[in-house]
Amino acid sequence: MRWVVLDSKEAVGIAAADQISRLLQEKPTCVLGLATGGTPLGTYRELIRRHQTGELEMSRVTTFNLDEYYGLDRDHPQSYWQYMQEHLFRSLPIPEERIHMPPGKPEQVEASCLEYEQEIEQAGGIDLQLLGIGANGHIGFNEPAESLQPATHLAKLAESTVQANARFFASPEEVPQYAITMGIGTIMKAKRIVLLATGEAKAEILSKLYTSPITTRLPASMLHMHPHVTILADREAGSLLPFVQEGIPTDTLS
Ligand SMILES: O=P(O)(O)OC[C@H]1O[C@](O)(CO)[C@@H](O)[C@@H]1O
Repeated sequence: MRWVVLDSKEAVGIAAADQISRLLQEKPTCVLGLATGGTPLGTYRELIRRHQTGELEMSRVTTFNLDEYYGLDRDHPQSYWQYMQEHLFRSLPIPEERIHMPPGKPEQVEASCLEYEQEIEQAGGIDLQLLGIGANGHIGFNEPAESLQPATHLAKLAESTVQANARFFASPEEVPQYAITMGIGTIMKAKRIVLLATGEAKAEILSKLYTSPITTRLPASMLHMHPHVTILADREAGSLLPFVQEGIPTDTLS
């Protein structure tokens, strides 16, 4: 796991966009795994800026999103489909048939989850998966539990996640209790993973992740087993990391 602590959340967005840009140069038809939530917004802004200035060509990529609330129609203002349209897709020339989101209202949940896994496989697997991290250590909606699901599945949100995501809804009662999410195995199959963490609210979980043994009680700790993970944190999220506290310079991105 490569840990990089940068000065600001803007720098995190730029560094993540750099990782994606580099991959796009190597492989213009790459498959990106995308995340929602507050954290990747800076990355998406930077990708759009690069597209608008002609620095980045994204018309040949394929995308798969990590998760979608269960029970929300696509056109619900808080669906992750809407989030992705608003913050990324409507500003980029990616053809709709190459954009994939777990269905929010599938008629048959198990069959839809299986189909999502098959679509990822048919696309050749995910080249780079962008992740955020929940304050409880979740990745996607894989919440801390006694066991974790390997593949895309219907997941119950932890109460703390419902509370954390209530900021996007009119009231906590409106936050869906379930979501369809890639499983830990789906995430671990990505060739590279870039996990972003910004703000003070993520400082504690990042320091736990740094020293944590691999445990289903901290789902992000599974990433310790992945060979190509980069953690990009801003100064606030990285503030409790032991090497930052000891003043040891962090890795720099080449
Ligand atoms: O970036 P935020 O809003 O802190 O959310 C953290 C993570 O939790 C989720 O909301 C659940 O998957 C992700 O979308 C996000 O990566």
